Amino acid sequence: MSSAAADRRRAEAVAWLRALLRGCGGGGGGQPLPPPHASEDDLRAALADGALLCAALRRLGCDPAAASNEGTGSAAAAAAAGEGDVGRFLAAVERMGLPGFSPSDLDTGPVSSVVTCLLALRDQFVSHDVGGLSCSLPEKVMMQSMEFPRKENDPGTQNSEGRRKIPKNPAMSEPSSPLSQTTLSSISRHAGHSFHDVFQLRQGRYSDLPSSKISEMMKSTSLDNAPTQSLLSVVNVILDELVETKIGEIPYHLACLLRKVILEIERRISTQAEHIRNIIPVVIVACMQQNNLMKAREEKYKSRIRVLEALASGTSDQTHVNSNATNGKAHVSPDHAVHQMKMEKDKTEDKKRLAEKDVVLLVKDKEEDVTRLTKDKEDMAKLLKDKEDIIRLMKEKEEMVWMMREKENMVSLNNGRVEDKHQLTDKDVANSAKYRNEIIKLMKEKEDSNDTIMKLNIELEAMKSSYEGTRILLDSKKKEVLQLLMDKESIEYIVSQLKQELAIERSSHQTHIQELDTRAFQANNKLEQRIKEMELMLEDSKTRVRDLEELLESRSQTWEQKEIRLNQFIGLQIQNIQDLRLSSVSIRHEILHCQKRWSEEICDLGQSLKVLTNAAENYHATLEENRKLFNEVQELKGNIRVHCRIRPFLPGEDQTSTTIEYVGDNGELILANPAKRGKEGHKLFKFNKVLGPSASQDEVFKEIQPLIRSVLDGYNVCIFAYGQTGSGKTYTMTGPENATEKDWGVNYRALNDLFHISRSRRDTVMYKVSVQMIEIYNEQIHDLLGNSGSEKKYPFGSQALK
Ligand SMILES: Nc1ncnc2c1ncn2[C@@H]1O[C@H](COP(=O)(O)OP(=O)(O)OP(=O)(O)O)[C@@H](O)[C@H]1O
Repeated sequence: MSSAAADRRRAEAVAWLRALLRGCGGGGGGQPLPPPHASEDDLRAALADGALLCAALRRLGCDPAAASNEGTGSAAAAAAAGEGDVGRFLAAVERMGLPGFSPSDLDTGPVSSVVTCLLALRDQFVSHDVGGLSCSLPEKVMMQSMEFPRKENDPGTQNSEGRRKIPKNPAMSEPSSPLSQTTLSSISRHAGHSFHDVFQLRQGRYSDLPSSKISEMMKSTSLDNAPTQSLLSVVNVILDELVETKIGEIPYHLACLLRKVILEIERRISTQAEHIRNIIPVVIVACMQQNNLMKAREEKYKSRIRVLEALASGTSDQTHVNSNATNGKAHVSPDHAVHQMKMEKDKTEDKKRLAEKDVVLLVKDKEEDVTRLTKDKEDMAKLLKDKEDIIRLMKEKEEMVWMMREKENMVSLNNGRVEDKHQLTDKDVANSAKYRNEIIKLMKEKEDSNDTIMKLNIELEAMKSSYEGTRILLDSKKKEVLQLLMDKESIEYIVSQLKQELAIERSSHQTHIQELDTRAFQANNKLEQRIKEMELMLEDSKTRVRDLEELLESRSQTWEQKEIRLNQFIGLQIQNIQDLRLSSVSIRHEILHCQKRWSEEICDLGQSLKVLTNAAENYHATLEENRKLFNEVQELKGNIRVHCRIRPFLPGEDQTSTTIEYVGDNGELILANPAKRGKEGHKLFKFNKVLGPSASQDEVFKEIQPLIRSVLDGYNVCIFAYGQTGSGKTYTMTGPENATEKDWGVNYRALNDLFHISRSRRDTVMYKVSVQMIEIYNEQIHDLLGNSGSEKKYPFGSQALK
């Protein structure tokens, strides 16, 4: 047997036990009932002491203690099973011929044997509770011998062990059990066919039936199993016969039959009332269980939705991770990235399959819920129909009682008339009194029935109110179911959206995987190419390594040679150092010798310096004398000297029209005058020096340069140029425009000499140089550097030419 089937059977047994014992406060002794969804351990714990088992037997009308003492076999079984409630229960079960179990099964053994025992007990008692009558165990055992007509191939009447199984009582079964009132009514209908055939289809009168036949019918089970409608019809027909025949007496067997039928009807009404009374708490329990079931379903749906949301977020995260992995693939090798993506794809597909399974489970759960709700609705509709049947029966009974009263009145009237018209015999009188007593008894019974009917009416009102409550509860449940259906639709919508997202995600994943495959293929190609390149590079590297090894070998040989040379060099250097040390010692000696010699020379130099000092002391005197002699030479040359400079022809001048005929080295100049002849035509001039057109600026300055020294010796010197316009005065004194050092005129050269000599004499003489520039024009002297106009005219105030 699968674990699911075992769980279902255990749940059936627990539900039956709970429904059976709930009315008497659990186990009757305060023992807690097993929870609705009890596990094996829960069931063992609840049944371990056997109190609940014995309470169940007592609830079913069987006293376990009495049962265990009834026979030696049972007592022996109880002794074998052990003392206590468990032993008593097992003995009672064995006496009933039901499968038992070992007491150790309630400790650690398999609980399936206990469940089988409970279900067999339930089937045993439910099978004899047809009609809802809770009879005692002896009655039930007696009823065991009665066999209802059954179809041999009816699958609902066979259990797994091949034993004939009788349909369950709805009061004892689960709310959603397939066994319901339909089965009950069908059995009643089926069982009542013989009675119906006898009492409805016969053409004759009941009064014509022999008493032996009626007694046989009453003894049989046909009356018990006949439909209520048939019984009522029987009563009506008998009463009609009595009225129609206007007989003064009711045959005894008919009266017995009437009584029996009325008793049967009353029994059925009380049975129905009891059944309804029993079924209401079961319906409430069923509603509560349904409510719990709905809540559990709702929680389940919510958890499934959470799982789906988690899956959806997981998928988006996965996508994010995939994209990150794709973005970061530059850092991962392509093979590794492809492998990782395949693993992620497998994971995503697994999650998708799980989500689809969840969706299928949700849909299945929803269908089961809908099926259960439909069954519950059908059960409720049947209960309502039963209620209506009961009301109708009660109305019919009332009518029947009323009719019976009418008939009795009519019978009494007939009897009175017969008494007046005929002279009755004593036997008739005695019979009449007997029948009257019977009728009075029947009337009393009828009144009792009326009281019972009143009570039933009150109970029916109470049941109506409880039905109203149940109906309201059912309406609320219906609303909850509608809400659940709406939730289910929203969940289906979410699931469809998730499916769409999954499809989109799947397509994007497939695209991504294709891209990755393409990239992987490209990467593989690149890698292969790269591997080939690397192999070539490796070959090159090996070749280079070989070359390098050879080079290293040669280098090492070279270095060894160099090392040898270096060692030789170092040896030489050490030798040189030793030589140098010797040299330094000799050089030191030599330096000492030089120092000695230098000191001697310095002593000699001191002697010479003294001589030189004496000579220097005479130097100034000699210099003064030299200056004096120099200036005397200058004076001898003449304080006033006149030099003549002949400028060359300018461009555009006629070079043939020169008047210069002779230039002498001693300052002679002969000019020709073409206008005059003879001696007059030639004129001789005498200067200190005549400089020709080819004379340079330096040659001109050389003639006057000694005068500059005289200025620094304290003599007054004046140098000026004289000549007609354009004769070259400015050129000679200043030089041409933008002149180079070569073309400098007398002024520049004289000042240059002046500062040069003054610098050479700065150790002995400090000179102060000042400049004054004047213009003599139209016999007016103007100071060209003066600021005020008054100082421009000679004499220039306090300053005088030095
Ligand atoms: N020795 C020389 N060699 C070449 N060119 C010269 C020489 N002397 C004068 N000249 C040129 O002759 C022209 C007249 O000279 P410069 O201006 O010096 O005459 P000047 O006597 O100063 O005239 P002024 O009295 O009108 O100022 C100038 O163009 C000058 O360059």
